[in-house]
Amino acid sequence: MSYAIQIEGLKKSYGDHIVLKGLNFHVEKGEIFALLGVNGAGKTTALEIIENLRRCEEGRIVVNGRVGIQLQSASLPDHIRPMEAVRLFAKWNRVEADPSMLAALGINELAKKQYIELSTGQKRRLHLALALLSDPDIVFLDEPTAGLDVEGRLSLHEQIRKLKAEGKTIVLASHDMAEVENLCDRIAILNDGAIVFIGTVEELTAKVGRRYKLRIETDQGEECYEADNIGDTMLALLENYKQKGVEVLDIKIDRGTLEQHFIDIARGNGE
Ligand SMILES: Nc1ncnc2c1ncn2[C@@H]1O[C@H](COP(=O)(O)OP(=O)(O)OP(=O)(O)O)[C@@H](O)[C@H]1O
Repeated sequence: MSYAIQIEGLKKSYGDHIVLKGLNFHVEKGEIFALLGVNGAGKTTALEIIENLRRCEEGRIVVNGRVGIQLQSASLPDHIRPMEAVRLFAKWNRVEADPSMLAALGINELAKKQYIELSTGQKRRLHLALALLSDPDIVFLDEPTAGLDVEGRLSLHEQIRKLKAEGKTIVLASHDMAEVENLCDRIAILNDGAIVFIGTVEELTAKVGRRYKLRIETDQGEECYEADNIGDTMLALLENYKQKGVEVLDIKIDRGTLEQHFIDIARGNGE
């Protein structure tokens, strides 16, 4: 099997609080896989157990390949310079830093700055560079674009896509639904310690429906509708308005986002 990661029966509690109730899933080699869930769902706990940074009570975890882990913010000393951090981590990992990777992430441009002077985006780029030093097969990213502006986010997405194109497997935890929709091959949604959905964005959409929201302004006022089949619903509504002699002035269609579908499933309303 071409699995990068295989998880069976993963259980974790903090005292009486059961956080993971027995997770089963796999990550295929070369895919971008996301763990989603509301705050406190257990995404970081699950990632850290797979990364071998945290213990679990029960479970079988198989990781096939070299692992690179992106640090959380503020994990480096305030006054270290980016290239010093790179040299330190390279020495630690007994590798040579790949100049093209450092150039792609713009690390050389940060040479004069100290860690404390870096912006959030610059810190994340540095953290990603450190994670990639050992040329890992599997890269773990926990909320990789949290706090970034649009430009920073797009640039990091591009880097993540490049990693996939190089054949690396990416596992990330994210709150950003647009990010997941644009970037990920498959997603797993955690809710109450269990996986409530696993599959592609298209499969998630098919499972919960698109639930279009329609806002129709007429000469009589404004009315809102919800529909799964937008074409049929629109035709029926327009026909109805026509028969009643009501003039339609404006129609707005909200196509719904993955976030809405996710929230439906995470709250148990998706079945
Ligand atoms: N070291 C710890 N000791 C006790 N409880 C913890 C510890 N770490 C996490 N928790 C609890 O475990 C639950 C899951 O936390 P975790 O950080 O894994 O969730 P998450 O899905 O990553 O959340 P977020 O999206 O907010 O980062 C939360 O209720 C949290 O309070």
